[in-house]
Amino acid sequence: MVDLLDGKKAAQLADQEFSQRINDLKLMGITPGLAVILIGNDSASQVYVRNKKRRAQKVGINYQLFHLAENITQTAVLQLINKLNHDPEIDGIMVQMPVPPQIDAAKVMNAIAVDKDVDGFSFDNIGRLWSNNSGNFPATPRGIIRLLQQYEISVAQKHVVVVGRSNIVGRPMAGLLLNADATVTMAHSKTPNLAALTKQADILIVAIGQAEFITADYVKPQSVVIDVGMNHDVTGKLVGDVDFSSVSQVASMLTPVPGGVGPMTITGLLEQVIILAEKRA
Ligand SMILES: Nc1nc(=O)c2c([nH]1)NC[C@@H]1CN(c3ccc(C(=O)N[C@@H](CCC(=O)O)C(=O)O)cc3)C=[N+]21
Repeated sequence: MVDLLDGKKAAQLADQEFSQRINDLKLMGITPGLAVILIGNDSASQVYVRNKKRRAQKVGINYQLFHLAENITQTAVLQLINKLNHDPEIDGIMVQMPVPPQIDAAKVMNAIAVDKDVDGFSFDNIGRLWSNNSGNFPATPRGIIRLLQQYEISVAQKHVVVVGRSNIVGRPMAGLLLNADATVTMAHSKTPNLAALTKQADILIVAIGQAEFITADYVKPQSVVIDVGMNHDVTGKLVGDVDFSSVSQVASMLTPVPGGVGPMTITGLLEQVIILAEKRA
């Protein structure tokens, strides 16, 4: 029988720790501040942003949402970021992805002050990650590392295969794993004979963006499988990149979707905001 890596439960545990840390900060007159910039009306983004707000407020973070119109100019976005960069109440700033086509995502990311770039998407923070220096690192990979820690699954000495090379998941995931002494293989949609490679993984992390793509024949028996996917199947149901029913016959541990990596992504974000506020103390 497969054991679930329960992200919802792990996130609740983390929230208890965060509430305590924020209480300690408040005794010193510090309230962690998070500014979320949401541009337009992407329906998935609205769900994620709503979940972030609920969790942030639950642990005592000052959460500020800036919901901008779909047709906002880049200049206006840069002006808002500049204002938030200088706001002493704000520890972290993030721009929810994806952004509309008139907005240059890289430009916007790099306009956020490096120390307030809570998503770690700026070139500075990417460089810090890949040179194993301290910095701000992306929420989803942070959350996955924390989920593994909470289940006492060590990545050191393990062969971890990451499927997917996005800037927000695959690449930073590989960097954090390397820094934690894992042996990392990166694969993606154009990797030939993908199953032969993924079958060698002690830990398989899948962020490829294709519904139920990873079936049992991609998975090494008794391995740990982390599903980062968020797709809607033909009936509209939320499914991951991993075929849960077949892979649960082979793997020893597996994350569900929903209730796996999603809640831990928010955990990764909240943790990074709190770390930044603790630097003010
Ligand atoms: N700048 C930026 N930073 C991000 O961290 C970022 C982003 N842009 N754009 C999109 C992705 C995706 N993401 C999720 C957050 C919460 C859930 C989440 O709460 N999931 C729940 C419920 C999902 C549902 O019901 O649809 C679950 O898996 O159980 C999922 C995905 C953050 N991202």
